[in-house]
Amino acid sequence: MPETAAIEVQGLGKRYQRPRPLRELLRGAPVPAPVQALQDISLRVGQGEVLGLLGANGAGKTTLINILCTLLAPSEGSARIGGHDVQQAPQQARAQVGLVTSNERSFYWRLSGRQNLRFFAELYRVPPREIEPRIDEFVQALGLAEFADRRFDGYSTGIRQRFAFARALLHHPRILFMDEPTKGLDPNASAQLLAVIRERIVAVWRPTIVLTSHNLSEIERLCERVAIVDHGRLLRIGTIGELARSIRSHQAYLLRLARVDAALLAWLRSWLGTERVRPLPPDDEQPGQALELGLAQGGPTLTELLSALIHRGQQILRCEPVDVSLEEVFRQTVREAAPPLPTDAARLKVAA
Ligand SMILES: Nc1ncnc2c1ncn2[C@@H]1O[C@H](COP(=O)(O)OP(=O)(O)OP(=O)(O)O)[C@@H](O)[C@H]1O
Repeated sequence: MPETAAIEVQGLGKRYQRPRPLRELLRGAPVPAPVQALQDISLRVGQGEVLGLLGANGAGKTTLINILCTLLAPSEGSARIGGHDVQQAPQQARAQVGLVTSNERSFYWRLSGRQNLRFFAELYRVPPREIEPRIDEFVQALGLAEFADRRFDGYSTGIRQRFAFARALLHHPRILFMDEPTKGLDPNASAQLLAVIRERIVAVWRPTIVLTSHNLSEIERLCERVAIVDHGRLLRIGTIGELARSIRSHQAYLLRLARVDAALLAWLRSWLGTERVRPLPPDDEQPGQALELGLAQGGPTLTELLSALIHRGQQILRCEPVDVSLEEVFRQTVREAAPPLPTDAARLKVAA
């Protein structure tokens, strides 16, 4: 029998009604069109998988997470969390999830971290006998022991965020949603929090994780698959390698050669295709000249290319693959999905 997916989303959509100021309501102004925050989203996240959700501001990431955490109702479609439908069985679905957001404000600032965790554990109906052992478990795991009995308002933002993780884990959820968990942290605190997540949460409990972040290197370091969302639509989902292959059909290599002249460039271009041969700007600190060369499937292999170059008397100083960055994948995916800009002719037609 196939394993139940941790998250299964089918044709999910969400429209927000724009708020109408009373003044406009009284004037009888026309009802503004609703905001289509999500449109026909379908995806599946396996148990224990770490998925990164990438999208520009307003793309719909928080809306999707809030629906999956049962905090918002979808306008259409369905979502199941650990097999429980978020609308038909919200309590069972909610019991499976923990949520960590940025700018956490719901802790009690005059209480200590430990007292806060005790309060939320009761709220989440953690069995009374298990409350103290679980608090100790997460305080230890997240490196919070020395802070737990101090007042919350004295903590740094990084420590507050670790308490937010401890709170999200108290009821032992199998699925953890992290909506920009490092937003507002300095680079050191971000790196420390990320290390804690990776070494003490992901490696130990193996929960399913959905992470949103505008910091692409965080997504690259933590996530197995990435979903790119834009204007409420899911544009692509896959491993970074799969997404890279979907935007670039060739493998690029950086080659540094002792001597590059016009004849060599012309020969390479006739062999590999003009657009796959790119001389890089000279670097005074490096000998020779660097080229970026793209090898397409079905074309010459790297071994063939190198032996042909050696055969032509070239001295190869360096050769390494150039991987597509997640940033490049993201930008290109969103660019390809954008509606074409109106041409001048179309603009003139509209104006007329
Ligand atoms: N309560 C609301 N009422 C009306 N529109 C909303 C509401 N919440 C979000 N929106 C709109 O829905 C769209 C998606 O917003 P959402 O917050 O989900 O995006 P996001 O990808 O999380 O953005 P960010 O990266 O800035 O957090 C945006 O156009 C936003 O303005």
